[in-house]
Amino acid sequence: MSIVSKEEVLPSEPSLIVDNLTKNYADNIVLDQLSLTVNPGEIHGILGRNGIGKTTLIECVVGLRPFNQGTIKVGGLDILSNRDEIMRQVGIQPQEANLFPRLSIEETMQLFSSFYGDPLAYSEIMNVLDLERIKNKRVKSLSTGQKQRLLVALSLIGDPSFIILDEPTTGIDPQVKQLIWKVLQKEKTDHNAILLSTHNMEEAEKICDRVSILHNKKIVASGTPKEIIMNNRKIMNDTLEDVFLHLTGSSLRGEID
Ligand SMILES: Nc1ncnc2c1ncn2[C@@H]1O[C@H](COP(=O)(O)OP(=O)(O)OP(=O)(O)O)[C@@H](O)[C@H]1O
Repeated sequence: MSIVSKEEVLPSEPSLIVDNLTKNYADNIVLDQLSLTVNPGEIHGILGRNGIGKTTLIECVVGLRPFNQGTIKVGGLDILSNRDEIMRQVGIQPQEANLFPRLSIEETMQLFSSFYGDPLAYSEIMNVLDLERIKNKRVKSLSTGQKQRLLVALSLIGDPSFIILDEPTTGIDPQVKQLIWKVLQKEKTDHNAILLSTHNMEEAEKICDRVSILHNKKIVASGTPKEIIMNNRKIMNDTLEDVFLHLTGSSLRGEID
């Protein structure tokens, strides 16, 4: 995050390389020979229907899930042999279940700061995400938008060069959504990379530089939102959502869960 100015060193390695990844849960193959690259200064969206494997992919990327085949490199380091070092560079949005309901926003920020050797000044992150004025509010009494802002704030505490967010704008109003987008775009201009799982097509079109659509265990389309639309549209005016429906099935019958 650019709140604290860093020496301007532009990274040359891709922030993430997933190569030929296969992941099974028992005999259920969820990801099959999947490859994906995310570069510094890029917001990369992962789109897919419920239960298709987006969270599984994220969990493999940060070493929380073993996988069956393939390699995953973060900042040039293999996740299997460098997890601790990688986790110092990665900011992952915590699950809501990992928060303590009785702690205030400020206490939660303090707690998560203590996990890092050289965290950012959390009061500045709270300011940017408009949390400072409600810093004494307990987690258990936060609205959805306040909680989402806190989860994004927590992902930034360690001054990560690679940020991973799982549906950060689900269920929030347009004002909060715009604020979170602004923060993410600022991260991007600081040459940080963002992997963003989302169901929000507007989000994918507006803030993602590239998007990968996950379906039937594979990435079925990848590129800029414009490229994906151009390469997969059926009629001239098709939007990303229309193309997503063409590629992943438009009926509930095909739903995964
Ligand atoms: N621990 C687990 N054990 C067995 N199967 C699992 C496990 N976790 C996930 N799955 C299965 O793997 C598939 C992918 O789940 P995953 O949570 O990765 O999907 P998702 O795309 O993140 O879904 P959503 O959009 O609903 O959050 C689903 O069929 C799910 O039931």
